Amino acid sequence: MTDATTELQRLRASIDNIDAALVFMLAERFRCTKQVGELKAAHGMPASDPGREERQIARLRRLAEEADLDPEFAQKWFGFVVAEVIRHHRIAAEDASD
Ligand SMILES: O=C(O)C(=O)C[C@]1(C(=O)O)C=C[C@@H](O)C=C1
Repeated sequence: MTDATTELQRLRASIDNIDAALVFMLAERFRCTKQVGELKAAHGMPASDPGREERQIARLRRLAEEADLDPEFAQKWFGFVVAEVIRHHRIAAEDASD
């Protein structure tokens, strides 16, 4: 095996671990937002909270800059996840009103 192939394998082993950690962290986040959705549905609270999103985006952009991660990417990632959370919250609200 060439040095490059060995190095690629080593890096991919780290990528595999990081991807697994991301999946577990996302699963935990959705477990938590499921409870938020149920709480909001039970109390007639709106699915989305634009003020909270705005504050979280500002915070995440700051953290991304500190971590040398593109803040635009951090914001896109957050927007993508929150859109799915809101979709789940709306379904929870519909189910609660049935
Ligand atoms: O904090 C809330 O109120 C949530 O519903 C969670 C969450 C999020 O996933 O971060 C999702 C939707 C809201 O617009 C804001 C934040």
